[in-house]
Amino acid sequence: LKPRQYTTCLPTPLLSPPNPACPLESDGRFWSPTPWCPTPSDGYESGPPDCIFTTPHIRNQGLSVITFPPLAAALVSPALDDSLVPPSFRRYNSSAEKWKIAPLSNRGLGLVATGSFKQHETVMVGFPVLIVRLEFINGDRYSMKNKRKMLDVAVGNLPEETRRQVEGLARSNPSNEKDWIVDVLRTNGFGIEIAGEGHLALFLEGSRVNHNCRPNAFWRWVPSKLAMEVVALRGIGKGEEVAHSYAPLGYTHEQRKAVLQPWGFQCQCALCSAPARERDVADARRDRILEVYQTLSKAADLNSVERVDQLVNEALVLIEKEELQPQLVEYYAHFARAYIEINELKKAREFIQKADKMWLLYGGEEHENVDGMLELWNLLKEAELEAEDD
Ligand SMILES: C[S@@+](CC[C@H](N)C(=O)[O-])C[C@H]1O[C@@H](n2cnc3c(N)ncnc32)[C@H](O)[C@@H]1O
Repeated sequence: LKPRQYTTCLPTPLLSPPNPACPLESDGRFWSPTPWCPTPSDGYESGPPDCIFTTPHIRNQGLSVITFPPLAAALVSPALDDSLVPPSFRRYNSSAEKWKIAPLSNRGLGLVATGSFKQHETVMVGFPVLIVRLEFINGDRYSMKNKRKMLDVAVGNLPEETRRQVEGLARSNPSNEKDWIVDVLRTNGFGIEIAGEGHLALFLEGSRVNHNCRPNAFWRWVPSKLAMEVVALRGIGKGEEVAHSYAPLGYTHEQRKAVLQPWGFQCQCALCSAPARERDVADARRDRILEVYQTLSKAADLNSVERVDQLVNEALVLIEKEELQPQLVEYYAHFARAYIEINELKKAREFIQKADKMWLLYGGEEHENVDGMLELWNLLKEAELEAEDD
């Protein structure tokens, strides 16, 4: 690997609008040691190199990032400014935390509530210690050997205690398994976006949260704080395990098995361990929810307010029974579109308002679907104007 000290400004094609600041001149003092930018194997012309950036003290644990320089520059402020992070996002009082990481039967360590949580209460806030551009891992700009070397440097730059904890996430002894860190990232990394580019983020405690096909929690990414929140989906009692779903919600047993396969474990959650008859009931409901969704996509063909009402109510009941509430984000918007199609604009408006609320709850204040919601409001506005003209 040829190190390349990266000191000149790059074009910033990945940021929109382009970041006017020269990436390393503006944040060179922030990263330590000096960022290291090995030349990709297929030559520098094909775009900026991925560089290793480390800030060893941030959030008391340090952070290493492997990404393009403009994207690292985009992280520096405000996300990585500790003084701009509100108290609720600082781990300033660990005795206030109502959780612990504890061993569980069949699934290693996991997150356990040591107090009770109300529905939608934040259970845990976590900050990443390693962020790696997804295409750096999955693409072939760098050979496997060079990827390994760069990841080793990124982890090696972290403070000793953090490094030890990252190594503790490995399934086998890191000294015997050369690709351990790639495996840790693939099995524990959370997908996040930085300026629209996919990255994998590794959290020390967040990585211990197990999967459940009928989860009692979900996770929410807060880009401006560079934080992950684990939020209670329903009330959670003291002593209960807190788990979220690694798979998209609403899948049937077989679909979940296929999606979970890359994680390399057999799901032991209550739903997967339930008698086949019980699982079949859940599968049938999940299939039916999807069927209703598809039928509502052609609401104009139904041409009946009663029929649309019936289908909407049926889906709502099934979603509740299957505890798939986060799916309402999408379903409320879908119901609104169906009502617009059949000119039931009052009902459409109610569902758009509900979808807006759901996005804030499940996607957070900084959710990415602002444009999607705006489009829906505009669709309604057009329909309302047309209705006035008639
Ligand atoms: C992201 S880690 C979660 C923390 C892990 N239990 C530990 O001890 O570090 C994912 C791993 O946890 C285990 N796991 C998570 N959810 C599980 C489940 N529902 N059933 C069985 N194993 C599970 C699997 O070994 C999986 O590869």
